Amino acid sequence: MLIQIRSLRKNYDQQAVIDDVSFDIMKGEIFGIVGKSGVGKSTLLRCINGLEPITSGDIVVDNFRLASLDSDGIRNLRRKVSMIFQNFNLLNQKTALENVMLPMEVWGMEKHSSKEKAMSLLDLVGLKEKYHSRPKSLSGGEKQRVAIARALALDPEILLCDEATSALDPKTTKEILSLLKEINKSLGLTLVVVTHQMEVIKEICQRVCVMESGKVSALGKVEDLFLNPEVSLKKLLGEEDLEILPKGTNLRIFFTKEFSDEAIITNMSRDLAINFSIVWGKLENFNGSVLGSLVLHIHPEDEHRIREYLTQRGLKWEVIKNES
Ligand SMILES: Nc1ncnc2c1ncn2[C@@H]1O[C@H](COP(=O)(O)OP(=O)(O)OP(=O)(O)O)[C@@H](O)[C@H]1O
Repeated sequence: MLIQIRSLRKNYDQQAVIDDVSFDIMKGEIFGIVGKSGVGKSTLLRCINGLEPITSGDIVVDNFRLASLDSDGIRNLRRKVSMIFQNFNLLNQKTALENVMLPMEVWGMEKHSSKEKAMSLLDLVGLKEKYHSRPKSLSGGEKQRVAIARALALDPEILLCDEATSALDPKTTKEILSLLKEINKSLGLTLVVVTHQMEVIKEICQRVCVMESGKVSALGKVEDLFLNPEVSLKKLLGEEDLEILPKGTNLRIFFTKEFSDEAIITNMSRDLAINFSIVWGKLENFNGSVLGSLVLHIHPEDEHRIREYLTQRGLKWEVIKNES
């Protein structure tokens, strides 16, 4: 594994902002950290790249134990761990090319080769025509592309993305996410994506950790968390079941990849000779695969048979009783 976080605690003014957080991030994966504003996501990212000293616990990044690094060690770590931000953090008086060259200049790289490299990175992010444009003449998506090119300048192993698409419209968000996916694939870069947008998690992440008040409230594969939504994830998804579901017995069926295009519902109705109404359903795209959930309002006396039928066929389900 590339990043190990163990019992991490970070205090501001004696107050824990990160409280006993532990998880691992594997090399080459796209790992999401999701949670509402103020739960400590950005602080966690800044701890990972050594910008924030930690209060207790341990972070190991590619065999660098952060707590024991001297200033040279931190400098070397920063080379491996790059970052992009919501507000792009570009220098306005410099051109796109100059912005991308900056980290290489800081590291004392020769000007000609850093220029060549900056041009090839701008080509990689689709800005061949914009070498000499300044940030004010670029769109939000283009600015983030420059920031991504700059973040790649020192050949990092890890790219931390702090709300990188939060200032962009939905179409541009998709474009930037697909660029990040491409980079992850072609360069083998590990991405840690902090966001409050579930869409971002669903679109590109393989695993996700859900944060609430400085703690990890759920952790796992994105699809598994969606198929077995924990209470914390439900809150983020904005699902308030009881408010929208009819009184009585409701049953939610989760469709995995294997089942998403099978006629389960019509077959069940026929096989069990029962009636029910479909109350609510949705299909979602997870990193290219379609998953869905469907809520049926059923007669209480059919509950047992339906549960058996679905379980025998390997489907996941949950019963939601609305007695309000
Ligand atoms: N330098 C600091 N000094 C004191 N408190 C801080 C500092 N930085 C962050 N905090 C506090 O720590 C908590 C977590 O902040 P953080 O920015 O990590 O949350 P977040 O989940 O990233 O939220 P957002 O998405 O709004 O940035 C907040 O209550 C914030 O006010």
